[in-house]
Amino acid sequence: MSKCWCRLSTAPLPLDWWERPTVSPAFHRRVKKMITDSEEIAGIYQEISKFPTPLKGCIGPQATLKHGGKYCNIYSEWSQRDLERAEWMKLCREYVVFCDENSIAYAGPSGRCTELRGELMNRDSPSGTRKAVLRRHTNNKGEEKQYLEIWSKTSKDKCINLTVLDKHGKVYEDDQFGCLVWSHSETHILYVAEKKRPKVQSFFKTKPELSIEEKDDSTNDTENDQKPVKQADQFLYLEDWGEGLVNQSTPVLCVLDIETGNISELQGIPEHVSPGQAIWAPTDNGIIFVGWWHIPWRLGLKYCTNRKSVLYYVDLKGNECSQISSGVHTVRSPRLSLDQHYLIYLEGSDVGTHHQCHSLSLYNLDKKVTSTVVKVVDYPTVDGFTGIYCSDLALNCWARDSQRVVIDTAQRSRKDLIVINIATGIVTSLTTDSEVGSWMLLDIQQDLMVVSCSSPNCPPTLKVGFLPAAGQEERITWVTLDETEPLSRIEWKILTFTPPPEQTHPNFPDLQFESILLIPGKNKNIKPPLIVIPHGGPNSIFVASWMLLHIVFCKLGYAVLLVNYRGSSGFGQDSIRSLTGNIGIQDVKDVQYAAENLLKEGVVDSQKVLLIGGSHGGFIGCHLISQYPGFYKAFATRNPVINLASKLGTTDIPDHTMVQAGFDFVPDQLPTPSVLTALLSKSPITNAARVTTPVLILLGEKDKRVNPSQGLELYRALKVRDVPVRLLWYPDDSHSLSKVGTEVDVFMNIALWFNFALDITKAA
Ligand SMILES: CC(=O)N[C@@H](C)C(=O)N[C@@H](C)C(=O)O
Repeated sequence: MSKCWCRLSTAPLPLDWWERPTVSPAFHRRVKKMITDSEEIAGIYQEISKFPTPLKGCIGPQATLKHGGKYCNIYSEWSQRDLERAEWMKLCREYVVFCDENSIAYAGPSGRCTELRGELMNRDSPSGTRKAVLRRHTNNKGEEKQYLEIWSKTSKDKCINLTVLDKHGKVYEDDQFGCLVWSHSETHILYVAEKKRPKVQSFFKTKPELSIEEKDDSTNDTENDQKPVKQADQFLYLEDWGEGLVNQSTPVLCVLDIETGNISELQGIPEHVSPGQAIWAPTDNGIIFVGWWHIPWRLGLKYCTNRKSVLYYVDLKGNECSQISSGVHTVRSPRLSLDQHYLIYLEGSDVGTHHQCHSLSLYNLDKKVTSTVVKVVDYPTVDGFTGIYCSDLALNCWARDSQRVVIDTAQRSRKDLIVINIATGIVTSLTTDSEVGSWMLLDIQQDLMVVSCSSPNCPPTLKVGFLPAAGQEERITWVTLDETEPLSRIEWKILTFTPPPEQTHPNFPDLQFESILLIPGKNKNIKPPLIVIPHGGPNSIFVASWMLLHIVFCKLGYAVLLVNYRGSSGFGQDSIRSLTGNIGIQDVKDVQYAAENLLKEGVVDSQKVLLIGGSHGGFIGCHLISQYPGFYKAFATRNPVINLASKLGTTDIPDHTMVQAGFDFVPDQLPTPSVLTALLSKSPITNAARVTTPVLILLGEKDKRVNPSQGLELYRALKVRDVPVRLLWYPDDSHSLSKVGTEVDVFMNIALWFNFALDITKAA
C-alpha cells in the first residue's frame, strides 16, 4: 500500500500520471459543475484578474461653490495585473464629491482611468497646490535614472535628476522605510535613500588616459567623485534587510531644498540604527523618524513588525538627536495631529513573535510625556474588541478635532474601521454591523474619509463618508464612489470553532478560532470539492476580503476554506501566545478540525478534499498530509518550511524559527545538538515517509525567507518513495511568488494538478 496515495485506490499510481495529456471525457461528464478545461480555466482567471486593487486615495482641498456648498476631488491609484505584458501596472481614477459641512450631496467618478507610468511615489503638498513625484525613467541607452519632480496645477516646475546628482543611492519607495514628505512650509521635501557608497574597482583595472577636455571637465567633479576608489572592498559583503528588501542596506534621511535644488543628508542619526518613516516636526524645526536597530546584524523586516526600533527627534539646527519612545521594543507609523500638539504611533513589546497585538501610544509634544491610549488586548473584551493589529497607520488618520484617530485593523476574520478617542481611550467601530468583509482607510481630510472595501465575493470599491461628531460615530453613512456587484452564485460566511477539550491549550483554555468559507452556487444536490488553505506566518490572518486565487477557484466550482487557526493575529494576544512552541501541533489540529467539521455539515464532497499552503502554511500542509494520509487528495505548496533545523541557518529571520519552536533567540548563541534535534523533531520532513498525497511544489529561487532548498528536501524525499511530486522552479521570483507571470503559472498548475487528482480519485 505504500505507493497508494488515496484511500479509494487499490493499485499503485503510475509515475507518469501527470504527463497524461487530458482529463478523461468520463470525468467531465461526472463532474458537470466543475470547470476542468485549461483554456476555460485561463479565461476565468483572466476575467477575474481584471479587477484592480486600490493602493491609495487622496482627498484634495475643499473649494466653495458660488451658491454655497463645497466640493473636492479625490485622486486614487490602483494596481492591476497586465497578463499580456506579464507585469503589474498602476492606474489612476479621479472622483468628485459635493458636500456641505458634514454630509455628502453627490459623489462619483470624474473622467476616465488612465495608466501611470514610471511614477514610483507622489505626494500632494499640504495646501494641495503642488505635487512631488519620484519618477523612474529608462533612457534609450537602457540606463535607469530617478528624478524628483515638482508639479504645479498646470505644469512641471522642477525636475531634479537624482541619479546624476549622485548625492545618494536609490530613493526608497517601500512601505517599511520609504517616505516622501512636504515640510509644513512647502519649501522642502524629506525622503529616504540608500547611502552613497564609495566607488569600488578591481586591483588591476587600468585607468583610462584622460583627454585634455576630460581633464578640464574633471576639475568640476563633485567632492565625492574625487574620493579615492576602494579596491579591497570590491567584493565586500553588504548586509541587507532581507526578503523583499534586498536592495535596502543603509538608509539615510535626505532633505531637498526646492528653491535651491540643494540636497542634504541629515546628520546626527545614531550609528546603530537605520532611519525611516520620517515626518516633519511642528514648525519644521526638526524631523521625527523610526530607527531600526541593525546591530549585531540586520534581521529580515518583511512581515516582522517585532523588530527592535525607537522613535527619535532630530533637531535641524544642532543635529542633536533625542529619543521619544521609551522602554518599548518596537514602534511604527508616527502621525502628527492637525493642531501639532500630539503624536500617535504603534508600539509593541518584546514578544518574539513576528506579529503581535499593538498598543497605541500618544506623545504630548508640549508636555513631552508619553501615554498609552489603547492597550494590548489579551482576550477579546465584552464588546468584542480584539486589539490593534495593523502594520501601519494611514498617512492621515487624525480627525479635525485632533482628539480622535481612525484606524483599520483585523478584528477576528474581518477588517474593520475603528475610531479611537485619545482623551478617553474609547474605541468605537464604524463598520462592525456592515455586511462588507473588509475596510481600509485611505485618507481623512476635514473629517471626510475615503475608504476602500471588499468582500470575498465582491471586488474592491471606494466609499466616502463624514466622520460623525464624537460619541455619534455609529451614525455614519457611506456613499459609494464606484458601484460594484458581488459575483453571482458565490457565497461566503465566517465559521467559528471551539477546539474539542483534548485540544484546548492548558494556559489559554477559552480560545476559539475561525475560518472563512467561500462556496459556489446554491444547488443543494451538488457537493463541491473542498480546498483547505491555512495561512502562513504563522501570526498572520485571512480577512474576509477579495482575493484573486480564492475567488477563481470558487468560480471553477470549488468550495474554499481559509483557516485562521489559533495563533493568527486579530483574535487577542493570548491566541498568538498559545501557538509559540506549539507549531506543528496546535495549528495542524485546528486546520484538520475545521475541515472535518465542515465535512460533517455535508455541504462539500468529503472524498474530494484538497490542500494549499505557502511558507508556514506549507509547513502545516506537510504535517497534515503525513498525519492524515488519504484525507487530502492533492497538495500544492509555495516555498514551504520543511525542516526547521536546516532553515535556521538559511533564513533571514532565524529568530522566528527559534521563537516559534519555543526557544529564546540569543543572537550569539551557536547551534547545539539539543536545539537542532528539537527543531528537527517539529519538522514535517521527519514524517515524509508517511506521505502518499501527490504534492506540487512551487519555489522561488530568490527567496531569502524560506530558502528553496527547503522545498527541494521535500521533493527528494517524495521522489525516492515514488510519491507523485512535481516541482516548479521560478528563477526570478522570491518568497511570495507574486510576479504576474509567476502567479498565473502557479495558479494554472495548481488548478490542473487538482483536476488530475480528482480525476484519478474518481477513476480508482
Ligand atoms: C514571518 C514569516 O515571513 N514567516 C514565513 C515563514 C511565512 O510563513 N510567511 C508568510 C507570511 C507567507 O505567506 O509567505
